[in-house]
Amino acid sequence: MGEVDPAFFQAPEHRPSLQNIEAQGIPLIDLSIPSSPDASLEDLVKKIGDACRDWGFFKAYKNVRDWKEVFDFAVQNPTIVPASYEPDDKEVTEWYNQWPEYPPELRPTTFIRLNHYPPCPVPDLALGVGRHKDAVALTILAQDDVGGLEVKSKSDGEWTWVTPTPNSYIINVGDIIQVWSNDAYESVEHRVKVNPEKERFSVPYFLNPAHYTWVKPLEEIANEQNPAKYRPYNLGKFFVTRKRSNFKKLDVENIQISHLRVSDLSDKFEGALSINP
Ligand SMILES: O=C(O)CCC(=O)C(=O)O
Ligand SMILES: [Fe+2]
Repeated sequence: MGEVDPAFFQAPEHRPSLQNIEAQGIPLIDLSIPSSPDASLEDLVKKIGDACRDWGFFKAYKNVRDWKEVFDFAVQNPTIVPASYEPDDKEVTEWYNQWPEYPPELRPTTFIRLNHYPPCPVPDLALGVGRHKDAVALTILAQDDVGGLEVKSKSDGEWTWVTPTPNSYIINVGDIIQVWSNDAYESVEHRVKVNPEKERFSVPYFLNPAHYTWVKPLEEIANEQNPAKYRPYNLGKFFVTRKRSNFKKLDVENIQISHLRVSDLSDKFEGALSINP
């Protein structure tokens, strides 16, 4: 292992502690659908709802054979996304991808990433992935037994270590569910620590609706008592705007859902995303 380029060092306030504070509270939920009685299914739904509200994360356990239903890949037509961020440009481009058969609404822009974290001699200075929120609907993460994922606890703001559990996946709420639920479920910040001796592999699977979807708080959730906290945004244009990533020249951070809050809508982003459907 050679010298580490200081460009990889985190700013002092974002450097990780070498101690792992374990996230005792992150629930491990058995997702095997109870065949009967119905009440058990309600119980399962409640457990998932509570975990999404309290942590934005949970570990999903399922009998190994059953995971086939979740990761049943089928190679189909390419993913269609807008060719540019210009609101009036209707041209689209094709990304080749793989997606699950179920649920069909989430097929078009769902994608997978393969992460490899080599051993790193400065685990107190560098991170494998810096703090971020997932800009997707939902993430299902497979990981080996090395560990590295830390989640920012909603209760005390501490970075908490997610111990790998065999035969389970980590599921987390992304930005789109935060908007759909009008903030009932938050997309929570997370990051990845590196290990000085061991390499690590992880495979996040990002579920998304189609690029032409206008994302906004669901009608059955937002109402007069709970007014919509976000303006509708076009998902494809949002992604392409983020990828373009040149908001630096406007001296603002890259676009985030927080910029689409009704109270915090910046003119710069309004133009870029064509907020009104
Ligand atoms: O590798 C991990 O544990 C998480 C990776 C991650 O957060 C991401 O790729 O968005
Ligand atoms: Fe992530």
